[in-house]
Amino acid sequence: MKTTAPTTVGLPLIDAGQRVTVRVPATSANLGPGYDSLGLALALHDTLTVESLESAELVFELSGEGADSLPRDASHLVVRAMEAAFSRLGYRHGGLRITATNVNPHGRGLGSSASAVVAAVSAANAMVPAEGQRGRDWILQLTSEMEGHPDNVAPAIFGGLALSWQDSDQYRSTCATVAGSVIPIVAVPDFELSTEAARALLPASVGHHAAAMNSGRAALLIHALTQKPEFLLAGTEDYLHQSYRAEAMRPSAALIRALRNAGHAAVVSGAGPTVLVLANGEAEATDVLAFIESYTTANTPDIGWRVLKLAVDVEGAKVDLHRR
Ligand SMILES: Nc1ncnc2c1ncn2[C@@H]1O[C@H](COP(=O)(O)OP(=O)(O)O)[C@@H](O)[C@H]1O
Ligand SMILES: N[C@@H](CCOP(=O)(O)O)C(=O)O
Repeated sequence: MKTTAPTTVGLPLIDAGQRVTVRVPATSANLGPGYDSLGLALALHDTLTVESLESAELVFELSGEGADSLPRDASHLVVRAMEAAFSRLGYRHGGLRITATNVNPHGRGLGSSASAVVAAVSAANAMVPAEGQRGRDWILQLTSEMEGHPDNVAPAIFGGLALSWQDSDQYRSTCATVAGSVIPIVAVPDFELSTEAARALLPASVGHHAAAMNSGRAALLIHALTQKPEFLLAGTEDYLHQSYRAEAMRPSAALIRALRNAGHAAVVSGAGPTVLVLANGEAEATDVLAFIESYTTANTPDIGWRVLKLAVDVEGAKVDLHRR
Protein backbone atom coordinates (compact mmCIF):
# COMPACT_ATOMS: atom_id res chain seq x y z
CA MET A 1 0.00 0.00 0.00
CA LYS A 2 1.25 3.51 -0.84
CA THR A 3 0.40 6.86 0.72
CA THR A 4 1.91 10.31 0.32
CA ALA A 5 4.66 11.14 2.80
CA PRO A 6 4.55 14.44 4.73
CA THR A 7 7.55 16.73 4.29
CA THR A 8 9.41 19.07 6.65
CA VAL A 9 10.00 22.01 4.35
CA GLY A 10 13.30 23.88 4.68
CA LEU A 11 15.50 21.08 5.98
CA PRO A 12 18.02 19.41 3.62
CA LEU A 13 16.89 16.11 2.09
CA ILE A 14 18.72 12.87 2.82
CA ASP A 15 20.08 11.07 -0.25
CA ALA A 16 17.65 8.77 -2.04
CA GLY A 17 18.72 5.20 -2.79
CA GLN A 18 20.04 4.33 0.66
CA ARG A 19 19.00 1.09 2.34
CA VAL A 20 19.45 0.41 6.06
CA THR A 21 18.65 -2.83 7.87
CA VAL A 22 18.34 -2.86 11.67
CA ARG A 23 18.00 -6.05 13.70
CA VAL A 24 16.76 -5.28 17.17
CA PRO A 25 16.15 -7.53 20.21
CA ALA A 26 13.02 -7.83 22.30
CA THR A 27 13.44 -6.65 25.90
CA SER A 28 12.04 -7.50 29.29
CA ALA A 29 11.89 -4.45 31.57
CA ASN A 30 11.58 -4.14 35.36
CA LEU A 31 12.71 -7.74 36.15
CA GLY A 32 10.70 -7.42 39.38
CA PRO A 33 12.00 -4.50 41.49
CA GLY A 34 13.72 -2.55 38.69
CA TYR A 35 10.67 -0.51 37.67
CA ASP A 36 11.58 1.94 34.87
CA SER A 37 15.31 1.24 35.37
CA LEU A 38 16.33 -2.38 34.65
CA GLY A 39 15.93 -4.24 31.37
CA LEU A 40 17.28 -7.35 29.70
CA ALA A 41 17.77 -7.85 25.95
CA LEU A 42 16.36 -11.15 24.66
CA ALA A 43 17.38 -13.13 21.59
CA LEU A 44 14.05 -12.61 19.84
CA HIS A 45 14.63 -10.20 16.98
CA ASP A 46 12.56 -7.90 14.76
CA THR A 47 14.12 -6.80 11.48
CA LEU A 48 13.45 -3.42 9.87
CA THR A 49 14.74 -2.39 6.44
CA VAL A 50 14.24 1.21 5.32
CA GLU A 51 14.99 2.53 1.84
CA SER A 52 15.03 6.25 1.02
CA LEU A 53 12.99 6.95 -2.14
CA GLU A 54 13.13 9.61 -4.87
CA SER A 55 9.34 9.92 -4.84
CA ALA A 56 7.31 11.39 -1.97
CA GLU A 57 5.73 8.09 -0.99
CA LEU A 58 5.49 5.83 2.03
CA VAL A 59 5.54 2.19 0.94
CA PHE A 60 4.94 -0.59 3.50
CA GLU A 61 5.84 -4.24 3.36
CA LEU A 62 4.89 -5.67 6.74
CA SER A 63 5.01 -9.30 7.81
CA GLY A 64 4.63 -11.18 11.09
CA GLU A 65 3.28 -9.53 14.26
CA GLY A 66 0.94 -6.63 13.54
CA ALA A 67 0.95 -7.14 9.77
CA ASP A 68 -2.86 -7.19 9.72
CA SER A 69 -3.46 -4.35 12.15
CA LEU A 70 -0.65 -1.77 11.98
CA PRO A 71 -1.37 1.42 10.00
CA ARG A 72 0.25 1.80 6.58
CA ASP A 73 0.59 5.57 6.61
CA ALA A 74 2.46 8.36 8.41
CA SER A 75 0.92 7.29 11.74
CA HIS A 76 2.97 4.06 11.72
CA LEU A 77 5.27 4.16 14.78
CA VAL A 78 8.40 3.58 12.67
CA VAL A 79 7.58 6.55 10.42
CA ARG A 80 6.79 8.81 13.39
CA ALA A 81 10.04 7.87 15.12
CA MET A 82 12.09 8.29 11.95
CA GLU A 83 10.59 11.72 11.31
CA ALA A 84 11.33 12.82 14.87
CA ALA A 85 14.92 11.60 14.46
CA PHE A 86 15.44 13.25 11.04
CA SER A 87 14.02 16.50 12.32
CA ARG A 88 16.28 16.49 15.41
CA LEU A 89 19.27 15.68 13.19
CA GLY A 90 18.29 18.59 10.91
CA TYR A 91 17.21 16.60 7.83
CA ARG A 92 14.08 15.35 6.11
CA HIS A 93 13.29 12.46 3.84
CA GLY A 94 11.68 12.47 0.38
CA GLY A 95 9.87 9.15 0.74
CA LEU A 96 10.48 5.81 2.43
CA ARG A 97 9.98 2.12 1.79
CA ILE A 98 9.51 0.35 5.14
CA THR A 99 9.98 -3.42 5.20
CA ALA A 100 9.36 -4.91 8.64
CA THR A 101 9.54 -8.51 9.75
CA ASN A 102 8.13 -8.53 13.27
CA VAL A 103 8.52 -11.48 15.62
CA ASN A 104 8.14 -9.68 18.96
CA PRO A 105 4.47 -9.91 20.03
CA HIS A 106 2.73 -6.55 20.55
CA GLY A 107 1.21 -5.34 23.80
CA ARG A 108 2.61 -8.27 25.79
CA GLY A 109 5.42 -6.66 27.84
CA LEU A 110 8.35 -7.58 25.62
CA GLY A 111 9.13 -4.03 24.54
CA SER A 112 7.79 -4.18 20.98
CA SER A 113 7.20 -0.42 20.80
CA ALA A 114 10.69 0.25 22.19
CA SER A 115 12.22 -2.12 19.62
CA ALA A 116 10.32 -0.30 16.86
CA VAL A 117 11.50 3.17 17.89
CA VAL A 118 15.10 2.01 18.45
CA ALA A 119 15.14 0.42 14.99
CA ALA A 120 13.56 3.51 13.42
CA VAL A 121 15.84 6.08 15.09
CA SER A 122 18.94 3.93 14.39
CA ALA A 123 17.92 3.68 10.73
CA ALA A 124 17.33 7.44 10.41
CA ASN A 125 20.67 8.20 12.08
CA ALA A 126 22.49 5.90 9.63
CA MET A 127 20.84 7.61 6.64
CA VAL A 128 22.01 11.16 7.28
CA PRO A 129 25.49 12.24 6.05
CA ALA A 130 28.32 10.85 8.22
CA GLU A 131 29.18 14.25 9.73
CA GLY A 132 25.61 14.60 11.03
CA GLN A 133 25.35 11.14 12.59
CA ARG A 134 25.17 10.74 16.36
CA GLY A 135 26.20 7.97 18.78
CA ARG A 136 24.22 5.43 20.75
CA ASP A 137 23.81 7.75 23.76
CA TRP A 138 21.94 10.17 21.51
CA ILE A 139 19.72 7.31 20.35
CA LEU A 140 19.13 6.41 24.01
CA GLN A 141 18.08 9.99 24.77
CA LEU A 142 15.62 10.38 21.90
CA THR A 143 14.07 6.91 22.21
CA SER A 144 13.72 7.23 26.02
CA GLU A 145 11.89 10.52 25.50
CA MET A 146 9.58 8.83 23.01
CA GLU A 147 8.86 5.87 25.29
CA GLY A 148 8.77 7.93 28.50
CA HIS A 149 11.14 5.52 30.27
CA PRO A 150 14.58 4.11 29.34
CA ASP A 151 14.34 0.53 30.61
CA ASN A 152 13.31 -1.11 27.32
CA VAL A 153 15.16 1.08 24.82
CA ALA A 154 18.52 0.83 26.66
CA PRO A 155 18.91 -2.97 26.37
CA ALA A 156 17.45 -2.84 22.85
CA ILE A 157 20.26 -0.43 21.89
CA PHE A 158 23.18 -1.84 23.91
CA GLY A 159 22.22 -5.50 24.51
CA GLY A 160 22.61 -7.42 27.77
CA LEU A 161 21.43 -6.18 31.16
CA ALA A 162 20.95 -2.41 31.11
CA LEU A 163 20.85 -0.30 34.28
CA SER A 164 19.33 3.06 33.41
CA TRP A 165 18.62 6.27 35.25
CA GLN A 166 17.63 9.88 34.68
CA ASP A 167 19.66 13.00 35.57
CA SER A 168 17.19 15.84 35.27
CA ASP A 169 16.04 15.48 31.64
CA GLN A 170 19.03 13.35 30.56
CA TYR A 171 18.69 9.58 30.28
CA ARG A 172 21.74 7.43 31.01
CA SER A 173 22.48 3.73 30.97
CA THR A 174 25.26 1.29 31.68
CA CYS A 175 25.49 -2.45 31.04
CA ALA A 176 26.29 -5.35 33.38
CA THR A 177 27.28 -8.86 32.33
CA VAL A 178 24.68 -11.49 33.13
CA ALA A 179 25.97 -14.74 34.69
CA GLY A 180 26.22 -17.47 32.05
CA SER A 181 23.88 -19.82 33.91
CA VAL A 182 20.89 -17.44 33.75
CA ILE A 183 18.28 -18.61 31.22
CA PRO A 184 15.28 -16.36 30.47
CA ILE A 185 12.00 -18.16 29.77
CA VAL A 186 8.87 -16.28 28.72
CA ALA A 187 5.25 -17.40 28.79
CA VAL A 188 3.31 -15.11 26.45
CA PRO A 189 -0.49 -15.25 26.86
CA ASP A 190 -2.87 -14.73 23.96
CA PHE A 191 -4.28 -11.47 25.36
CA GLU A 192 -2.79 -7.99 25.18
CA LEU A 193 -2.38 -5.21 27.74
CA SER A 194 -1.11 -1.85 26.53
CA THR A 195 1.74 -0.34 28.52
CA GLU A 196 -0.23 2.90 28.75
CA ALA A 197 -3.19 1.10 30.36
CA ALA A 198 -0.89 -0.79 32.75
CA ARG A 199 0.88 2.45 33.81
CA ALA A 200 -2.50 4.05 34.55
CA LEU A 201 -3.09 1.40 37.24
CA LEU A 202 -0.15 2.56 39.36
CA PRO A 203 -0.59 4.84 42.39
CA ALA A 204 0.88 8.35 42.30
CA SER A 205 3.06 7.55 45.34
CA VAL A 206 4.09 4.61 47.52
CA GLY A 207 5.01 4.49 51.19
CA HIS A 208 8.54 4.74 52.57
CA HIS A 209 8.49 1.12 53.75
CA ALA A 210 7.66 -0.21 50.27
CA ALA A 211 10.35 2.03 48.73
CA ALA A 212 12.95 0.78 51.22
CA MET A 213 12.01 -2.88 50.68
CA ASN A 214 12.18 -2.38 46.91
CA SER A 215 15.63 -0.74 47.10
CA GLY A 216 17.01 -3.75 48.94
CA ARG A 217 15.63 -6.21 46.41
CA ALA A 218 16.80 -4.16 43.39
CA ALA A 219 20.34 -4.07 44.79
CA LEU A 220 20.23 -7.81 45.49
CA LEU A 221 18.90 -8.49 41.98
CA ILE A 222 21.98 -7.02 40.30
CA HIS A 223 24.23 -9.23 42.45
CA ALA A 224 22.00 -12.26 41.70
CA LEU A 225 21.92 -11.63 37.92
CA THR A 226 25.65 -11.02 37.60
CA GLN A 227 27.28 -13.23 40.23
CA LYS A 228 24.98 -15.13 42.58
CA PRO A 229 21.97 -16.52 40.68
CA GLU A 230 20.97 -18.50 43.77
CA PHE A 231 19.51 -15.18 45.02
CA LEU A 232 17.28 -14.65 41.97
CA LEU A 233 14.07 -15.62 43.77
CA ALA A 234 14.68 -13.13 46.60
CA GLY A 235 16.11 -10.53 44.21
CA THR A 236 13.05 -10.46 41.95
CA GLU A 237 10.54 -9.47 44.67
CA ASP A 238 8.85 -6.21 43.69
CA TYR A 239 6.98 -3.63 45.79
CA LEU A 240 6.28 -0.92 43.21
CA HIS A 241 4.12 -2.21 40.36
CA GLN A 242 3.12 -5.85 40.04
CA SER A 243 0.45 -5.98 42.77
CA TYR A 244 -1.30 -2.88 41.37
CA ARG A 245 -1.42 -4.38 37.88
CA ALA A 246 -2.45 -7.93 38.84
CA GLU A 247 -6.17 -7.30 38.29
CA ALA A 248 -5.49 -6.55 34.61
CA MET A 249 -3.65 -9.86 34.08
CA ARG A 250 -5.10 -12.36 36.55
CA PRO A 251 -3.91 -15.53 34.69
CA SER A 252 -0.34 -14.14 34.57
CA ALA A 253 -0.43 -13.09 38.23
CA ALA A 254 -1.64 -16.57 39.25
CA LEU A 255 1.05 -18.30 37.17
CA ILE A 256 3.74 -16.06 38.72
CA ARG A 257 2.49 -16.87 42.22
CA ALA A 258 2.54 -20.61 41.50
CA LEU A 259 6.03 -20.47 39.97
CA ARG A 260 7.42 -18.45 42.91
CA ASN A 261 5.80 -20.80 45.43
CA ALA A 262 7.65 -23.60 43.62
CA GLY A 263 10.93 -21.68 44.05
CA HIS A 264 11.33 -20.15 40.57
CA ALA A 265 12.17 -16.44 39.97
CA ALA A 266 9.03 -15.42 38.05
CA VAL A 267 8.02 -11.80 37.40
CA VAL A 268 5.78 -9.74 35.15
CA SER A 269 7.75 -8.93 31.99
CA GLY A 270 7.60 -5.16 31.49
CA ALA A 271 4.04 -3.97 32.05
CA GLY A 272 2.74 -7.49 31.29
CA PRO A 273 0.95 -9.70 30.65
CA THR A 274 3.93 -11.92 29.69
CA VAL A 275 5.50 -13.91 32.52
CA LEU A 276 9.32 -13.95 32.65
CA VAL A 277 11.20 -16.62 34.59
CA LEU A 278 14.93 -16.28 35.24
CA ALA A 279 16.13 -19.87 35.58
CA ASN A 280 19.53 -20.71 37.05
CA GLY A 281 20.93 -23.41 34.74
CA GLU A 282 19.53 -25.99 32.33
CA ALA A 283 18.09 -28.29 35.00
CA GLU A 284 15.93 -25.50 36.46
CA ALA A 285 14.94 -24.36 32.95
CA THR A 286 13.66 -27.86 32.19
CA ASP A 287 11.68 -27.86 35.46
CA VAL A 288 10.21 -24.44 34.67
CA LEU A 289 9.07 -25.50 31.20
CA ALA A 290 7.40 -28.63 32.63
CA PHE A 291 5.81 -26.61 35.47
CA ILE A 292 4.33 -24.04 33.09
CA GLU A 293 2.98 -26.76 30.81
CA SER A 294 1.23 -28.66 33.59
CA TYR A 295 0.04 -25.53 35.47
CA THR A 296 -1.48 -23.85 32.42
CA THR A 297 -3.10 -27.05 31.17
CA ALA A 298 -4.79 -27.55 34.55
CA ASN A 299 -5.59 -23.94 35.46
CA THR A 300 -5.89 -21.74 32.37
CA PRO A 301 -7.28 -24.08 29.67
CA ASP A 302 -8.96 -21.15 27.83
CA ILE A 303 -5.75 -19.16 27.41
CA GLY A 304 -3.19 -19.91 24.74
CA TRP A 305 0.37 -19.52 26.06
CA ARG A 306 3.43 -19.31 23.84
CA VAL A 307 6.36 -20.50 25.96
CA LEU A 308 9.87 -19.68 24.74
CA LYS A 309 13.21 -20.59 26.24
CA LEU A 310 15.44 -17.73 25.13
CA ALA A 311 19.01 -16.48 25.50
CA VAL A 312 20.27 -13.07 26.60
CA ASP A 313 21.07 -10.92 23.54
CA VAL A 314 24.45 -9.28 24.15
CA GLU A 315 24.72 -7.36 20.88
CA GLY A 316 21.81 -4.92 20.92
CA ALA A 317 20.60 -3.13 17.79
CA LYS A 318 22.70 -4.05 14.77
CA VAL A 319 22.71 -1.57 11.88
CA ASP A 320 23.77 -2.32 8.28
CA LEU A 321 23.81 0.47 5.69
CA HIS A 322 23.95 -0.06 1.92
CA ARG A 323 24.42 3.05 -0.24
CA ARG A 324 23.60 2.87 -3.94
N1 LIG B 1 7.16 -3.08 15.08
C1 LIG B 1 6.21 -2.19 15.27
N2 LIG B 1 5.82 -1.38 14.26
C2 LIG B 1 4.85 -0.46 14.46
N3 LIG B 1 4.20 -0.28 15.61
C3 LIG B 1 4.53 -1.07 16.63
C4 LIG B 1 5.54 -2.05 16.52
N4 LIG B 1 5.66 -2.67 17.70
C5 LIG B 1 4.76 -2.12 18.52
N5 LIG B 1 4.07 -1.15 17.90
C6 LIG B 1 3.01 -0.33 18.47
O1 LIG B 1 3.15 -0.33 19.88
C7 LIG B 1 2.02 -0.97 20.50
C8 LIG B 1 2.46 -1.83 21.65
O2 LIG B 1 3.20 -1.04 22.55
P1 LIG B 1 3.06 -1.24 24.11
O3 LIG B 1 1.65 -1.07 24.55
O4 LIG B 1 4.09 -0.36 24.72
O5 LIG B 1 3.41 -2.78 24.34
P2 LIG B 1 4.79 -3.55 24.28
O6 LIG B 1 4.94 -4.10 25.65
O7 LIG B 1 4.63 -4.61 23.24
O8 LIG B 1 5.85 -2.54 23.92
C9 LIG B 1 1.38 -1.81 19.39
O9 LIG B 1 0.00 -1.99 19.63
C10 LIG B 1 1.65 -0.94 18.17
O10 LIG B 1 0.71 0.11 18.09
N1 LIG C 1 8.84 0.17 33.13
C1 LIG C 1 7.79 0.05 32.15
C2 LIG C 1 8.13 -1.07 31.20
C3 LIG C 1 7.11 -1.29 30.10
O1 LIG C 1 7.54 -2.37 29.30
P1 LIG C 1 6.64 -2.93 28.11
O2 LIG C 1 7.46 -4.01 27.50
O3 LIG C 1 5.38 -3.43 28.72
O4 LIG C 1 6.41 -1.78 27.18
C4 LIG C 1 6.48 -0.24 32.86
O5 LIG C 1 6.46 -1.11 33.72
O6 LIG C 1 5.48 0.45 32.58
